[in-house]
Amino acid sequence: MSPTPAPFRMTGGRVRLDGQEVLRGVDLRVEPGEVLALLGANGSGKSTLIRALLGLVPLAGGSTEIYGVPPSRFRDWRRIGYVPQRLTVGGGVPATVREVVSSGRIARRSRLRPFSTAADKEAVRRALESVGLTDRASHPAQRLSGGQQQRVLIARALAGEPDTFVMDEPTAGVDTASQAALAETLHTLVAQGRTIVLVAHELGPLEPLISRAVVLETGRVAHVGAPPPPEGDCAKPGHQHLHPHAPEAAPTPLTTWNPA
Ligand SMILES: Nc1ncnc2c1ncn2[C@@H]1O[C@H](COP(=O)(O)OP(=O)(O)OP(=O)(O)O)[C@@H](O)[C@H]1O
Repeated sequence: MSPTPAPFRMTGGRVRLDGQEVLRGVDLRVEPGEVLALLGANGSGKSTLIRALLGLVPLAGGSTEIYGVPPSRFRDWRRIGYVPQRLTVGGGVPATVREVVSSGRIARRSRLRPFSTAADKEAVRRALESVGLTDRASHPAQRLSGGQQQRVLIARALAGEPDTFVMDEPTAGVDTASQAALAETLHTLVAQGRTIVLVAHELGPLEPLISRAVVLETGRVAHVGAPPPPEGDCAKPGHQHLHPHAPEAAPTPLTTWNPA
């Protein structure tokens, strides 16, 4: 039996944008079931890396695969749930929160089943509940605050029930209670064997979930290893963490991560 292909595997990935080398030979393999945090200062290339992993920006060198297939030939998009960094929710088109979240089910539709099913409606209901926006379902998404819009995007990805989540700063602008709720949701997803790749400046309540951290510096992988040590309440004596994936070994200790 062939081994399960990695959700993402990049080899020597290079990206040039506006003549500037933004990714400079990145090797990265994301293992099934892991929670990988991409860390690094502003402009170090984190968003570009996840966009390149998804095939949203072309490589100038190297190669990348999604579940063993180059992005241009990958068709099984229902397996991937992407939460972009920031978006005008609905892309300028008036849409309710429920409509935006329901769009997360589109990759699951087929020509034989182009309409919304009871399973679709249930997945949307659960996703809205997970992010605490059930009571806003009929509101225009564009009128929500930035943090609420971020939660709509998270719900859209949850609704698709993908195998792998790619989240670009899912907690940016999101209040503490909603960050804790997201951590709980992600914990459940991890327990179900889902894979999560996320970009973060502040891991906050997500920190205990992280199995591996990759730190970028000016477009290169500077460190791979254990997530940064907990701070604040997490560092207090007697604090208990849920660590579903305590790393067995840290190839390179994380000592110098210093987000700008
Ligand atoms: N579309 C673009 N055209 C030209 N340069 C770009 C483009 N997108 C990003 N860059 C440049 O690429 C570099 C990396 O940007 P990127 O957004 O990947 O960084 P990041 O690590 O995600 O930053 P942040 O933490 O601020 O979100 C930056 O120097 C940025 O100016």
